[in-house]
Amino acid sequence: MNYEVIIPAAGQGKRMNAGKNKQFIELDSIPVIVHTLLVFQNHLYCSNIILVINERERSIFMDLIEKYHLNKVTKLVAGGSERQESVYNGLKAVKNELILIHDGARPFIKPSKIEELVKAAKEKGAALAAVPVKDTIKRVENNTVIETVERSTLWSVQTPQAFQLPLIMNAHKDAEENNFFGTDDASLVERMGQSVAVIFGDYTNIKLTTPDDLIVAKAILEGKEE
Ligand SMILES: Nc1ccn([C@@H]2O[C@H](COP(=O)(O)OP(=O)(O)OP(=O)(O)O)[C@@H](O)[C@H]2O)c(=O)n1
Ligand SMILES: C[C@](O)(CO)[C@H](O)COP(=O)(O)O
Repeated sequence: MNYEVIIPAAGQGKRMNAGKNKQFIELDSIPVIVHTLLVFQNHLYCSNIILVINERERSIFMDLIEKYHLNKVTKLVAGGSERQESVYNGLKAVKNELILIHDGARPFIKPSKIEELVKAAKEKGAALAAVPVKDTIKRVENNTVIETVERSTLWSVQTPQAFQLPLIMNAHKDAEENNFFGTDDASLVERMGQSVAVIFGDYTNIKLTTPDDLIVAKAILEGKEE
């Protein structure tokens, strides 16, 4: 089934501290955002890509789209100050009934996972990729353990997240009207009382957030090339 994807790429990458948008950092001589976009450009069922950007970086993105022949990027939409706002701006530009939302800063998403998500969202309305946490999780305040949290039901949530259009539109609209901010899109749908299906993601589908993630990213790329 065809889907449309929104790629929020309008963040500042403050935690990466790279002195530029972290999505322009090159891995194997290709910018992170291009790695991400190429997955969808080459995915048969992706009808088009809505890229959400910081207006000040428009010309950089336009150059990359031309250089890497990313002709599925049909719309460049201006982002907002929060990721949620950026995604909502992207949503206002979509047409397809099935929508994927995927962080520009997650370049290692596998096509097979996209397909699982599309299928789950078509059947159930909303779906996300996640992996069970591996470490022991503790609640900490002032450098002191408050409690050890029961781990068996804790999952670390990734993108893509996939939705039927009316569901995610309505959830974003309601969140904006009620000044609710979530750290992912599924949380907005959850607060509307809608259940969200989970597919087993991939531990290599990391988000490049802090400088140490670049070391891991290089290792993942080397692994892919073997
Ligand atoms: N206002 C924002 C903030 C984030 N994003 C995008 O959302 C994705 C996930 O966000 P995150 O990794 O937190 O990126 P930044 O917000 O750029 O990072 P930081 O919080 O360290 O500044 C990224 O691809 C980022 O570009 C966005 O489109 N608009
Ligand atoms: C959407 C997300 O990538 C799911 O893990 C994550 O919540 C984004 O969070 P951030 O605060 O923008 O890093």
